Amino acid sequence: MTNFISIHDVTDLQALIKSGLEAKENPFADQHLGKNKTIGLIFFNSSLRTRLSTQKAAQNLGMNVMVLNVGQDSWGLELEDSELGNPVIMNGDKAEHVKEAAAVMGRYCDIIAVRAFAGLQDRDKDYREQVMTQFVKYAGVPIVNLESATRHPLQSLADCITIEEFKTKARPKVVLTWLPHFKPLPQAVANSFAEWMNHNDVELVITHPEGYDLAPEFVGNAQVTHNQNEAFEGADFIYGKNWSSYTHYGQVLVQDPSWAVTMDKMRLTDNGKFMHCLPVRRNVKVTDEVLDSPQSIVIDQAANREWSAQAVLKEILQNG
Ligand SMILES: NCCC[C@H](NC(=O)CCC(=O)O)C(=O)O
Ligand SMILES: NC(=O)OP(=O)(O)O
Repeated sequence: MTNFISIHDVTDLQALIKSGLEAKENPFADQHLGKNKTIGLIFFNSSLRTRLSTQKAAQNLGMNVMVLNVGQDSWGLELEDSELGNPVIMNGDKAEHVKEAAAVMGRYCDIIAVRAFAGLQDRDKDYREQVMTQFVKYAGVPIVNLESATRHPLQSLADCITIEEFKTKARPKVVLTWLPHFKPLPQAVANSFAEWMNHNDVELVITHPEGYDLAPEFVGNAQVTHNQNEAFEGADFIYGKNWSSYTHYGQVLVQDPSWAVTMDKMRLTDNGKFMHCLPVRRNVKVTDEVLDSPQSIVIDQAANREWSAQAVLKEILQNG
């Protein structure tokens, strides 16, 4: 593995899950791998779990860690390249071009990890993954995705690790359900979860109101239904997430509170576990009763972010 942008950078998913579980058992076994190496964690957006778990994972591997919040600690970055006959004229609020910024950071760092959410204004622009693409192009060192416009692969790997730990059947039924929210959120977590589950040995069902279909390349072979109760029947894992519309791009089409996860709905499952990447808004997306019940595994899931990051950084470091 050189870059970690999506599942397409993973050669053996089961081996990567196993590596995460091994890191959890023995966190400091590979301290030598990162000795005298530096990772830069670059954030265009807020974070709690991703920032802390990736820093911890890098330190477990012996690495030095630097964190930069773009636009707050540093200059605002221009991301558009000049084209022949159409130069980018930087006379706005962005003082530095990614071409210099990424190249300079690449001189200080052995690995660069980047978070840059979807703007949700222009679908083509978001789905072109401009920020990740520009960092890969200009940094000259391996790039790790800390949640981009369309994907959150470190989250999805932690989700795979969590399902591996909690599953009671060889091929569990996993339901990705849309949850209500008043604000438009990216499709990245849902896209990525669906993409990884399509590569995992599970039965994947996606349920959402009309108008919330994810892009077909992420849905893959999943069964899709607008009937949430039917989807929940016999489920082993309920993975909740809100996303804004992909087809009516970035819009909140409905906020129907009846899509929130309640204990009544969890009773339709086969003693299913509730998962969410966090942060989660209590009693908007899911009730207190569910989150505070033994069926909720959101804290174990978040804890596994450390081991997913460690498995990925280890593989990149081993690659030299
Ligand atoms: N990294 C985990 C999720 C990050 C982001 N959630 C948020 O922005 C929630 C914000 C709020 O609830 O106001 C998302 O959906 O992609
Ligand atoms: N799940 C997740 O990525 O959390 P943060 O946004 O807090 O990093």
